[in-house]
Order: sequence, then structure tokens, then C-alpha cells
Amino acid sequence: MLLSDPPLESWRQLPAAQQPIWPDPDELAAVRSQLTALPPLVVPEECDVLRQRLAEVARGRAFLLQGGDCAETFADATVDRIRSKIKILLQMAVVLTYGASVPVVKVGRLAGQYAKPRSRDVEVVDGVELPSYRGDAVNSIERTLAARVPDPRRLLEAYHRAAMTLNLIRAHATGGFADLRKVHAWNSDFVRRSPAGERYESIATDIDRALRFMEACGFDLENSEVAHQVELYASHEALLLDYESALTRYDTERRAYYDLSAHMVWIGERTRDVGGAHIEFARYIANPIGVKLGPTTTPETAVALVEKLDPERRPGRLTFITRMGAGRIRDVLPPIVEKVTAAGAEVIWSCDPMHGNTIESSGGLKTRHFDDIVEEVMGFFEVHQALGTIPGGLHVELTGEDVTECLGGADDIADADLADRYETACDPRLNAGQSLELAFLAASMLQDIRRRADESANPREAS
Ligand SMILES: O=C[C@H](O)[C@H](O)COP(=O)(O)O
Ligand SMILES: C=C(OP(=O)(O)O)C(=O)O
Repeated sequence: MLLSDPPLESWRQLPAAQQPIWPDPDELAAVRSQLTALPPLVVPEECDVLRQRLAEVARGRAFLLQGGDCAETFADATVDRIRSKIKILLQMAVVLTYGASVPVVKVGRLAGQYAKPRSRDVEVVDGVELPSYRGDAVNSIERTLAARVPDPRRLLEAYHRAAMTLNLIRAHATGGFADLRKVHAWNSDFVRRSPAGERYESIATDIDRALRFMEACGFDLENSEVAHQVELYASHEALLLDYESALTRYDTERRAYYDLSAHMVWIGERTRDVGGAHIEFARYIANPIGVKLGPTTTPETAVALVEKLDPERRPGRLTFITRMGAGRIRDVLPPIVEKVTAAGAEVIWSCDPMHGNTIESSGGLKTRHFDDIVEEVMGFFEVHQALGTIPGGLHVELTGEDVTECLGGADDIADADLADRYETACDPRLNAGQSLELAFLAASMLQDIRRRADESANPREAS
């Protein structure tokens, strides 16, 4: 039975934070019925495979890398922009896989990250109050009153841009671009010259050599799927419930609903109210679900989220994406992890080191310092190491371009440099060089943790 009407309506009875006020409810209803009739963007089989891969992450046998733009824009759904995001994700994954000897599950903030929760409903531009920009699926970033009025036809545009993006992702993941023999080609020129880019080149050379060795030993690389293809999944914040529910379908074989707008969706910090509409919606879909946990999260709330979203304790179902801030993670995270672990949940713990570390530059731009980002990742690894739990992943806002949005890093981007190439539609992203640098740091932290775990499992070998 494929339900023609969005099946999951219970969320409508509950408060839904951060929803646009669409001016014409009839127009919204018309758009929803068009979306309901359109083909899904992904299929349940893929969501299930991702859940299996994430189960490996939950058990410490793989690492989750989730990254991409803060806010994708329609204008950036071009082959060059999408390819450069794929490239940086592949490079980071190579660094992590090579450095920590662990498979990496790659999930883009891609093909649907078109809606943004905002702290304020309005912003003042040249003395005029305008509705805040809420992502291209809702209104335009252009600073005029007319452009900021929510337009439900944008939901259809979001669907089509996501479809185009997914098409390119699939083509790049399986069509030869992601072939391991092309590791050098993923290094953009501007990154190659950076210290992280040089380190990456040396890994790429090692990989080339290893591949040639394997071929020489008789391994049939030419016909090996592992060498030619990657799995790259799509995810976004399930913010606009009218959109998400219209793309939710019942799968008769699995007897479950899937939100087929993406393989994985997450619920944001501002909408994760346990009694709210977003969590209610997420309860009913079988996709892997992420939930952001900010510094005000209590251990009790985290457990209540587990009870709602993962009552059966299925590894790979639930990812807690913690975003506490560099100064707070070491204090706030441990009691949450302890209580969730005591509740018998096998969640993935992933670190978003971006959202708790946003500051304002002297010129009024939102920015983040690379050192704070690294500090939060270090705190995350330390907490899990101390508790004996698994630091399962990284969730990062990044771009494959050479932007100047986050301070610091090897290029030491300074406050005065930010305006040079500040291109984000919402929050500051790591540029390609900074992203690679973070991957190297995370790989060495992960390697350290794994080495210590091996040593305590085999104390004689270690000594
Ligand atoms: O990406 C996250 C949020 O949408 C973003 O941080 C909100 O930014 P704001 O505080 O400028 O509204
Ligand atoms: C809005 C986001 O983050 P958070 O919900 O953690 O603020 C985001 O990741 O785009």
C-alpha cells in the first residue's frame, strides 16, 4: 500500500518549532500534494544499508564522517560546486581511513540541506526589519521584504535541486570519480600547496604504491568494486515537516515508513523538544536519525529521546550529535553519555564542533576559530576515552572551496581576512584546507584511542 496522503499526521497535533508562516495555506496544500505524487529521492533499501553501516559505527568498527554546507543554495547546485564538496569528503575519508585504519561511513550534508532554523524571526537591514532568511526552501537570501516572504513553491524547487544533486552524487560515487586510483586528483590546487595538502599527497602516494603492490600480488583491482566505488549518503535537517512528511512513504515489504527525501535526517538543537512535533515525526520513520544535543541538554532528556526514537535499541538507528562548545564539552557531555549508556542504548556519539563555537568578528560576521573547533573535538575524544565509550563520528560544516569564513588554521585566517571570501548563506564553514587539517587531527586522536584500546586488550604485546 503506497499511501497517497502523508501518513504521519500525529505530529500535527504537537507544537512544531521553527516552521515558516506560509502566507497562503491553499498554495502550501497544493505543493504538498504535488510532492506526494513525485517519486522518492532515495529508496528504503539504501536507508537500511546505511543503518547497517552505522551499526558498525555504533560498535566501534567504523567511523562516521558527516559534512557539507551549513545551508545549501539552489544557485550552488552546479557540477563544480557539488564535485568540490564530494572531493573534500573523499579526501577527509581517506585521511581518516589511512590514519586510523578504520572504515569511514560518508554522509553528506547534501541534496536537501535547504532549510535553516534561526535564532531570531527578523533581522534589521539598513533600519528596515525583514523576516530572517530560512534557507532556499523557504525564502530568498536577498535583502528585500518581498524576497523574504516564505514561498511554498520553493519546496518543489528544493525537491528538484536535491534530485539533481543526488544524481551527481551517485554518478560520482560509482562512475569512476571515486576510484581509489584517483586519490591525487581529489586534491584541489589551492589545497595541494597547504601543509595538510602536502601531507595528503604523501598519503595518496602511499596508497598508489599499495595498490600497485596488490596488483602485483594478483589482486584484480580492475574488477574490484571496493577500489572503484564509494558509498556516499545524503542527509539534511528534517526541519520543514510539511516537506518531510510529503516525501514519507510506506514500504509494504518492510512494513515501515521512510522519509525518502534523504537516507538520514537529523533533528536540530532548536527542534528536539521531546514532546514536540519533530521528535513525533521522527519516531515513525525507519531512517537512521540524528539528534543534535547542545550544552543545555540534560541526561534525562537524552534518555527520553532514546526511549522515543530508539525504544528497541537498534544500533545504527540513533546518532547523538553533540555540539556543546569547546569550553563546556568536558563538563556537560560525561553525565549524558553515562546515563544513556546505563539505559542500554547503543547510540552513535558524533561530535559537531561547529555550532557551539560561533562568535562574531569585529566586522559583525559570524565566525568560528579553528582552535576552538579542534579543542571541542579533543574534548569529545577525551570524554569518550575516559568513559570507555566510542567516539563514533564527526559532523562538520565545510565546503570544498577556498573560503575565508572560519578563523585560524594553517593559513592563519585573521579577523581582517574574513571578508575576502565570505560566501556562506548562513553559518561559517571550514574551507577545504581547514577541513583536511581537521581530518588529520581527528585521525591521530582516533589512532591514539584505538592503540590504547588494543594495548589494554593485549597488555603483553604492548610491553
Ligand atoms: O546552522 C545553524 C543555525 O541555523 C544557525 O546557527 C542559526 O543562526 P542564527 O543564530 O544566525 O539564526
Ligand atoms: C542548525 C544546525 O545545527 P544546530 O541544530 O546544532 O544548531 C545545523 O547543523 O545546521
